[in-house]
Amino acid sequence: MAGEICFAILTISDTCSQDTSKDRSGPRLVALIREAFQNAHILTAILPDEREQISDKLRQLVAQRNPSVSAIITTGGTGFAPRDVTPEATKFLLDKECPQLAQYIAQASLQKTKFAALTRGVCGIAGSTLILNFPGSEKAVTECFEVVRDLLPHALQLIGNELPLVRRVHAELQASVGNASTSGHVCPHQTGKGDDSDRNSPFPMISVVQALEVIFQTVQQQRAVAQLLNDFVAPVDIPPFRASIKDGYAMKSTGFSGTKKVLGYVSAGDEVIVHDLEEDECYKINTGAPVPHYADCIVQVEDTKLLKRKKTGEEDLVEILVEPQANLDIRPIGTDLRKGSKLFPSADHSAVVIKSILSSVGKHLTGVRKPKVGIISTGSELLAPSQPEAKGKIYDSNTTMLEELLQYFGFECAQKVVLSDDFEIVKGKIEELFKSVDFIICSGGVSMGDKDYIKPALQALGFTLNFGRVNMKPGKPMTFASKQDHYFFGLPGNPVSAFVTFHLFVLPAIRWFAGWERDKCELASLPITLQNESIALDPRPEYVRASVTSKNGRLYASVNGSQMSSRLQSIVGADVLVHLPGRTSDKPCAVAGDVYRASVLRYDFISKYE
Ligand SMILES: Nc1nc2c(c(=O)[nH]1)N[C@H]1C(S)=C(S)[C@@H](COP(=O)(O)OP(=O)(O)OC[C@H]3O[C@@H](n4cnc5c(N)ncnc54)[C@H](O)[C@@H]3O)O[C@H]1N2
Ligand code: MOO
Ligand SMILES: [Mg+2]
Repeated sequence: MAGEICFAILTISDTCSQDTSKDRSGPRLVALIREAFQNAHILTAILPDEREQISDKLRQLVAQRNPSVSAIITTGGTGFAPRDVTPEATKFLLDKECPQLAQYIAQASLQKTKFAALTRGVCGIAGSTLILNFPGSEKAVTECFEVVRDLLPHALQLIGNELPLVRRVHAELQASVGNASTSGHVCPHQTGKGDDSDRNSPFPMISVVQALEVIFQTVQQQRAVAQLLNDFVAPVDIPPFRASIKDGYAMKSTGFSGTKKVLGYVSAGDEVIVHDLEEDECYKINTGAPVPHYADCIVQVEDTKLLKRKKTGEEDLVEILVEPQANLDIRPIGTDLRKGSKLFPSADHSAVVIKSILSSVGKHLTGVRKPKVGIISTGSELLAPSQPEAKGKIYDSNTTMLEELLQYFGFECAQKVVLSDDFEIVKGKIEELFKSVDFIICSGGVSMGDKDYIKPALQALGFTLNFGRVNMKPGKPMTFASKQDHYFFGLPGNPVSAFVTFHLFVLPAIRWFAGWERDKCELASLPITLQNESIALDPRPEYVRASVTSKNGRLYASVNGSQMSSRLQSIVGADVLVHLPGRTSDKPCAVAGDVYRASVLRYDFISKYE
């Protein structure tokens, strides 16, 4: 730990302190810091919105030694609500306020949302610790961290006056941003001209978080589903009549137990009987059937005894064994859903939920346009699965995989095409396909080879190449381009790279376009304990495929077999993508017992229970 830079993340929220699983912004900050400062030591804590407790914790962190805490980032409690007291608890401790920094964060946030005007976070220095107050949402902490990320190394240098440490922080930051130009640091991902004089890729290597941010800012959301659903009100009551909850007998509660005459039978689907009935009369009734107008009580069949049948076989007399109670086992009109009330009191993106709720009131969904998606697979080596083997050729797995993935997540492939590695063919097909689709998911041809024509073809078509490299394994040459409302995903051709980048980038983009809430677009993720004895870490953050075992309420991940990006076998039995951090000199291996975040790949993501 000696020499490691130490951060503390404090989540401040009454809700999260009662149920720590609700904390999304704390774990997000940890992930962001891990990505930016790969060997940072990170402390975390969750506190309620209690001024004293927050101040005490801050004071304790500022005073801590071995390791001493270089920066504390708080998330939450910066708003206008009565219990929002984080800035007050922080100010109290500061030796120096840093209002410019707070203002800089606020300005950047205001460009994203006017609601940033409603946060009051402060920044300052206590002892030799920098303290930053961020708002409480996962989105806000992501945005705020992006703003301060490049300033942090220098700020910490100035505060701590610890040059060797800061130099290392700086170097790490540069390595993960992939920008070698500012510090003389030679980064393995350095950019170049990509031509004969400098054969390094001209595309800066951005982080996964940055790439996602670019995607969300570029892809225009169609109508937000949450808003659309919010406008639906129930056109009918459910139930539309007083309905029986039990199979039994409908009667007046003013009568007593004892013998009653059965006047007739009421089944689901019958109209309401409006004739009056006497206190010693009843109707036999089924669950879901309309209760006769003058009855106000159902006695279930188990609490009765049949005394006599008519010659025709129908029931004639029945003994009621319990005292009838008013309203017993009757569902009044509108119990389940009141006419005029909101059909969707909260947003829900499940097609199952949306379609079932709408059909329960005789409606279906209109006003939503599904994204139109085309798939292109490039490679002169590709054979369709139906073709016979041929020399130098391989079977195309990406087309099928991408189409199936789209379907698995509820989207459709409008058109698919396999192209040989030919600049004109690739360029022509992209142009043609974009006449009828919003998205193209392409695989292959995005790296450094002579036949990797995707980036030049997009440039020739006037597309903006929003990014062309991402610091991840697999998926490094991942490319995203856009032109007005057309979006192009250039996934690396290696099948596993295509698989991983689809889940991490394409799916969130398509969901966002389709109107999903930002937080729901990415795959669900959870902390998971590694079971493998030891896995050598790659310099790039790695997304390894793993199967999940549940043991005593805890989830364990096993990474099976080679994780090479060409080896599609690694998706067999893969329940999750475990996010392994990039290798550092302090942490060269991931070992059993380490806890990492994992993205859930499937609904049925637990393979084994022990
Ligand atoms: N000099 C460099 N070479 C490579 C780099 C680099 O940075 N510098 N990056 C490597 C990485 S990482 C990846 S990932 C791949 C990405 O390659 P491309 O996107 O250019 O894809 P291709 O060259 O077309 O194909 C790569 C590989 O994948 C196979 N493939 C392609 N499509 C399919 C398909 N539909 N089904 C099955 N297999 C497919 C293809 O045959 C190749 O073996 O580049 C590295 N190189
Ligand atoms: O990044 Mo590539 O996708 O390793 O194989
Ligand atoms: Mg290539």
